[in-house]
Amino acid sequence: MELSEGGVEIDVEQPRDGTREGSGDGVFFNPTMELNRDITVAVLRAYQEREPRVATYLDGMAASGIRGVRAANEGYDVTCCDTDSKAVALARQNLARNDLDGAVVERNVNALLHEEMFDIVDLDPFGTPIPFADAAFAQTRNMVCVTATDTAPICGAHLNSGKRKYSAVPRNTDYHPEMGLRTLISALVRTAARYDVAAEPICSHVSRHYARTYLELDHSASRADDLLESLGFVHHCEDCLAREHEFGWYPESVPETCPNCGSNRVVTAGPIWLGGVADSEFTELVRQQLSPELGERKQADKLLATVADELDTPTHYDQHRLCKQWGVPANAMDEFLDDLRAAGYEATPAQYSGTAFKTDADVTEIREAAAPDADN
Ligand SMILES: C[S@@+](CC[C@H](N)C(=O)[O-])C[C@H]1O[C@@H](n2cnc3c(N)ncnc32)[C@H](O)[C@@H]1O
Ligand SMILES: [Zn+2]
Repeated sequence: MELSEGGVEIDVEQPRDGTREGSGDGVFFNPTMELNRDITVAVLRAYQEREPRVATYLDGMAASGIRGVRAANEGYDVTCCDTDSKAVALARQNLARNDLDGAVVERNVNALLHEEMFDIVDLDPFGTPIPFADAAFAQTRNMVCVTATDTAPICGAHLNSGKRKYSAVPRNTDYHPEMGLRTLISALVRTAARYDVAAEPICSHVSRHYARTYLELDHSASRADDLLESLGFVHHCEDCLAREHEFGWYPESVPETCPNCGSNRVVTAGPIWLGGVADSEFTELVRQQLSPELGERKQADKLLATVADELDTPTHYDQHRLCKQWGVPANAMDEFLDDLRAAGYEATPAQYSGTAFKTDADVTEIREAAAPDADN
């Protein structure tokens, strides 16, 4: 079937939704990833404005070629790569359908990357991107864009798989989507550092089905060393939801009991990325690139506005979860955040859900400043 997305015409086979990726016959196409692809186009535009010399873009796992076609439509010099001969034929057809030039190769992206360098490399695999990360960081000049759809391993729900794939211990907490994103970024930053490359996240977002991050590269060993200092550990109390973090390669001060409530149900996650997941200024530039032909423009704008404003704390809280914990009915988020600010704390919504927020207050301070009355 034919469809149009972001101003290009694309032939796809039977679309599959986010829950069926990796299964079924035919070349993969997921219509619900349009938001992800619209943001990619806006990032490519914003990045080219900032770095006018970037030209080459590798769509490393092309499937129908939709990302590559859309990047070519933005003036990038595109290569689409896929191991599946049917995908390669479809990607070629889709470039031609839009009168766009571009190379299409039937290769393992790791093999291709061992032969050629690109300015921007986009990894959009089924599941974990880790098997492709080494080649990407070794062979990319400016930016690596990464999607991970293995949300259960990265957030700690499938702990052993998370440990194996990401060389970290992710923990399943009430902020699990952020845990997933920070586990992913940690592994990517460490992988890039192996090549003396600093890979700094300049924009990131998550959904129920994936985490997506854009890492700008600086080919400097000392900058890579600097970035590694943003790795560390979170100690999380499963009873009162208090959490602390510490920077470093290994945890030095693991609490045996929770300093807040005395519970012995404290878990430690790490090494995860404790730094910012986005550069606010760049994310605002990306927002400005959300033009009317992008079908998910409104949702993308809302999401990126939240990402740009979000406080750089390593974990977020969920207002409903806290109110449940305290045995009080939840009030409106705006009112809750205003109460925190009135008490002198910083507080912002967070991208992870409609009830997610970030603050520099701890759980006790949040309760004192903002817990609604029980008879609200
Ligand atoms: C999730 S789909 C890509 C979706 C596409 N980027 C989009 O936005 O619609 C993953 C694709 O990766 C391809 N693939 C799997 N292993 C690969 C490898 N080692 N090198 C290149 N492509 C690979 C699969 O054939 C499949 O077409
Ligand atoms: Zn506790």
